[in-house]
Amino acid sequence: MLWQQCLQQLEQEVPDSEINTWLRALHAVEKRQALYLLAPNTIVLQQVHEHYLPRILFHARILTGDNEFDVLLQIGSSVPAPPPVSPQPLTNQHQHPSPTPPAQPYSKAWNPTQPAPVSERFANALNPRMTFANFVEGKSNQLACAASQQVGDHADTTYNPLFIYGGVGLGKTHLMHAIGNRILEREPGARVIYVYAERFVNDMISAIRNSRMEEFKQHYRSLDALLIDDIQFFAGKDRSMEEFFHTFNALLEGQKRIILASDKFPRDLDGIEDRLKTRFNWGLTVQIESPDLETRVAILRKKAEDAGLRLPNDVSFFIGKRFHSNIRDLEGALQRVIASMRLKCITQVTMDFVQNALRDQLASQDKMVSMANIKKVVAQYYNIRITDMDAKSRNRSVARPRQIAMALSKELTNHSLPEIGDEFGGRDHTTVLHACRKVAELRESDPKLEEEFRILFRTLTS
Ligand SMILES: Nc1ncnc2c1ncn2[C@@H]1O[C@H](COP(=O)(O)OP(=O)(O)OP(=O)(O)O)[C@@H](O)[C@H]1O
Repeated sequence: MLWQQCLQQLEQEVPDSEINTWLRALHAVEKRQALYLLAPNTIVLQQVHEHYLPRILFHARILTGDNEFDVLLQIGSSVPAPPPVSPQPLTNQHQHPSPTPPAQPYSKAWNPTQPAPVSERFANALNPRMTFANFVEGKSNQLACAASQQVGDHADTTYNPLFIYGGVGLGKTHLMHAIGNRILEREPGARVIYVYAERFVNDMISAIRNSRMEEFKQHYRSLDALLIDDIQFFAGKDRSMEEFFHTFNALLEGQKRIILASDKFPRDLDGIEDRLKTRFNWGLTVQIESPDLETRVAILRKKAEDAGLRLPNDVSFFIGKRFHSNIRDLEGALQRVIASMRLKCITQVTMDFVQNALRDQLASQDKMVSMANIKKVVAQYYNIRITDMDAKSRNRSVARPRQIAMALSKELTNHSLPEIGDEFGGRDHTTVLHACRKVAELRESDPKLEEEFRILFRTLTS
């Protein structure tokens, strides 16, 4: 568990007596991109806040590889479901610790008799760091990015709702925040809410329980823009879907903007009412796909630059190649490299250093994407024998899958062209190069092959 791993790291930095007195007194709950640390009383809370929180946050981010990861410190013995207000993130306080933490945020988060303003109660905050300016465009997200900019830049509701879907860690949330931030830039007074579907459901349950349903309805139905993430979470929650349906209609009728994100195409969302799925498709539905190597490298370079680091070409291609399944993992790898550089006071990054810093992650990746596995998966998919991958036959039914397997090996492993050639029946490196070029060309011109390639890519990387 994350907290246990954090403690193990802290044990190397903090005396045992302090660990036992202050840190082991905390109860930890990991929930969505955050670690909740629950202190039994204000003394423990203040001690942890003043002396250990920055280190905890540092380790939590390194361990999760997520530099957005938050550590939330509160008094209590369990995370309330739902909390009456958003717990106070301590990220900023970590950067600027005050000598005595204000008591207010902690008691406020746990005291339902002191309701916060409505906007605080029913919302997740927009993240000002997720903007269009730091969203790197590539083939895989071009349409989603263009549509999001259009929605953020214009008050008209041509694309309403905008529905963004795609796999884990590919940038859906980033685009939603970017839209919200852009709307607020243009219309500073606009009422824009970003919320996880789960939060919407929990807040609604809480509103029902506290006889605040009218306030809840009024709040959502009077927004200028509503952004709901992880819409798949509504599945099977009939009462919430009903309420959302009415909110949705009210906003649409009022020409207010609705932006939704999900892991699936609307039609494929199980457990969601048909009338909602139909409405999701009324505006524009855009997909974010897994980024190709060039986009991964561009994202990596941008993130490194933002962190004040210049990555040599071989290093950025190396990391981009090895962390291919999603951008969160890619970011995590970069964070780890940066953290190792800081720890070792290194300013120039080299391949050796990166390989060493990412040793554990690379080892687990190697198990997943080996050339042997690529050959096996591709052969199974096209219903040919694995030995056909090495054979001399030029028959199209085996030659094409072989070329695809070679192209995937080039894309997903760090083997050189001659090494790939060797693995595929001792072929010359020029044959591999030709295969990669041919597959790239076909992916552009033949949608069926493009789809097959993507399915194989996903199978091998998820
Ligand atoms: N094109 C991009 N350019 C820069 N950063 C990106 C890009 N795409 C994603 N990221 C970053 O990758 C991380 C994961 O992205 P995000 O949280 O938006 O993914 P998601 O699709 O919403 O995933 P999930 O379904 O798990 O919520 C974030 O830190 C985000 O800023």
